[in-house]
Amino acid sequence: MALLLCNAVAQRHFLSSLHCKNRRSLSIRPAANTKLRFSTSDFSRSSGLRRLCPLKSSSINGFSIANNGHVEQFEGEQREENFELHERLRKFFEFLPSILPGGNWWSFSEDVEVKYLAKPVTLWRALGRMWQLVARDRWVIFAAFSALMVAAVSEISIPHFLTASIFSAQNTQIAVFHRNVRLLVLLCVIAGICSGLRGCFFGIANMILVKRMREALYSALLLQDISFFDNETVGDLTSRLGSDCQQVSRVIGNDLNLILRNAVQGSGALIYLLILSWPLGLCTLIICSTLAAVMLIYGMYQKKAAKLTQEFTASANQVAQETFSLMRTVRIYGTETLELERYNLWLEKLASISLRQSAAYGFWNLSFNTLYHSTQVIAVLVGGTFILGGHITAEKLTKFILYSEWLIYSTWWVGDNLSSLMQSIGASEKVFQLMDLLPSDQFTSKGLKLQRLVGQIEFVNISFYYPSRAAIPVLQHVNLSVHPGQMVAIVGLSGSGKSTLVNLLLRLYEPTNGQILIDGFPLRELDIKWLRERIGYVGQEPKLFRMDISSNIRYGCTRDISQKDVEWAAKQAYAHDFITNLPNGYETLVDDDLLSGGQKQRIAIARAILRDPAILILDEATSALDAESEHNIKGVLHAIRSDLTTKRTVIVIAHRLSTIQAADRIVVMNGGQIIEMGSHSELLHHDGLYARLTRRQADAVA
Ligand SMILES: Nc1ncnc2c1ncn2[C@@H]1O[C@H](COP(=O)(O)OP(=O)(O)OP(=O)(O)O)[C@@H](O)[C@H]1O
Repeated sequence: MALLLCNAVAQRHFLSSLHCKNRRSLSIRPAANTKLRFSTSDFSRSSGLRRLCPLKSSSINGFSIANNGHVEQFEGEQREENFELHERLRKFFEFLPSILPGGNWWSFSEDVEVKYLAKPVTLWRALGRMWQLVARDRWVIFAAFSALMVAAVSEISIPHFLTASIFSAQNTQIAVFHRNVRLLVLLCVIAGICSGLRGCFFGIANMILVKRMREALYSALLLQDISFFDNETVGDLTSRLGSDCQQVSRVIGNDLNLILRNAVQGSGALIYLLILSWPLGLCTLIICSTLAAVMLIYGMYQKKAAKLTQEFTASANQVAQETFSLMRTVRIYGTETLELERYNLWLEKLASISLRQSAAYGFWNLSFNTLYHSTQVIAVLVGGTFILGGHITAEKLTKFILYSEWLIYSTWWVGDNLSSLMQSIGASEKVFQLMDLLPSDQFTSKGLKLQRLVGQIEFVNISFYYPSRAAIPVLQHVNLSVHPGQMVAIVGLSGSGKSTLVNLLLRLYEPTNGQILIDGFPLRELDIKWLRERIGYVGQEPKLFRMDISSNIRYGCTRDISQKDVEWAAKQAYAHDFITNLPNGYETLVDDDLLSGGQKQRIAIARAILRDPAILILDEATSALDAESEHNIKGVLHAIRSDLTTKRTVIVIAHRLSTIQAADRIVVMNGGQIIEMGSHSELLHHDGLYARLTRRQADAVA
């Protein structure tokens, strides 16, 4: 590293001197159309590089030469370079102790913000959790272990019969030789078959583990309160489901499988070595114990590194996901470089972790190689002395060397796979933490199902703040009654809490104070699924799923629906015409980007109408519609309200006040409070905020 650093500095030094020369030649500029002739008097001071540099500012045959200042500049540059070299060397020597084992370069603490870290999971707890997930199919695990045991014992017996065959042939013991070779062939066949079965069964167990883990995680996430999603990012959650689960997937199929195989074989080899010669066996055991200690430290380090890698990968994914989903905005504002930098920030953090992991791997390999070769040297040294003393035979020593190699390699494999296991366990921490989240009590408590929903809504003294912004009250002491069949419009300035009121009615959040009554029953006591099935909702920015239009309109409707019903709803929402003009009509595959805002809103309105809701909520549903469609939708609203068979309560949040003039009641909100309430004419007469907003919009149209 020191050499590299010095090389880099030397290279820079050389390049900058070239640069200086180039600049000197460039400083000679033709002042007129004259020939260039230098006289020696123009160059004084004859020492070193300075000989090449002109000293005085002069004009030679019409060429102006910047000289004296240039030399000073050159000297200055040289001083700067020397200083830089010293600085670099100083920094390097300061840095040197930090990269020694135990130095702070190895510590990850600076790279982590505490909030990213999940609670540590111990190895046994993580394995216990994984066992719970695969326990239903425990036969696969048992089959895998049985195959592993048979394969491991067969494999570990091979060197014994191999050596015995060679030495029996050398001693011309033909019968023993044939028996040993037959056993050798049998062991090879058994080891081959069982290894295959072991790999296959562990692979199946792995697949089961990952599938169940993703299932459990996904269902735990789906059942969280909406406020949970206010704090978590999509990129982060998808990263947990994707790469984290994939990383954990290595645990059974790869890590445990190989650890167990090598542990069995290593133990077999050790027992055999101790039987062969206990002093030699003990020497090997000491070396292996040292290796195991190094391995343990290395494994812990890798676990920590893996945890951080997962966190940073999730953050990088989050940036990429956000950028891709806002690609149009990025393109229009030309922020590609900025986004790349944002992504690069996380890539650099990942690279820094990876660098330390590679360095740690280097140390680990160094220890292994040193210890491995010491076993060989000790075996030859001590074993050779034993042979010379007539204590053991050459056959025994050969077996000893073969088995001690086996033992040390098994220890190495166990170490390598243990560190991989630690990485997987590190990756599993956040996954388990998310899996342990309790589902929202909306899914656990059984609520009341009324015979029918009439549509009486009462907000009684409602106050609310979002859990993610506990200090800012969004609604304060809101009291509002909506009678069945009434159409109530909510208007107000942006951010006044209109959508929040609807969010509480849909029970996406719970009020901080007060309560909401539906048909006289507290909202909390009603079966929320039952209630939501009877509410039609069109949001501010309707989103479509990547499926055909017909399925998008049917989405979430629990009634039996025919294609005719779908088309009826589409006609009511004035969506039928544009749908039939699409290449595949109702079968056209759409997603959120393929339709205009107005078209998406009409599909969302059709979706809401199809549910035949007792309560219909339109949150600025007309904001993206053209004037004609808006007029049509006003007609739909009117039709829905005057449908005598089903009385619907309609709540409309609108910025375009022209759409809600016919509402039974208009509620005006400001700063989370209701400040005015009445019919259109009453509010105009009152001459408050509503009248002001109406005048402003009329002026804007004029
Ligand atoms: N999920 C959320 N977490 C935290 N604060 C929120 C959340 N949603 C909205 N807010 C805040 O609550 C306040 C009221 O928002 P709300 O969406 O209810 O206003 P609005 O009247 O519907 O506005 P607009 O007409 O612009 O849609 C705003 O200050 C907003 O920043």
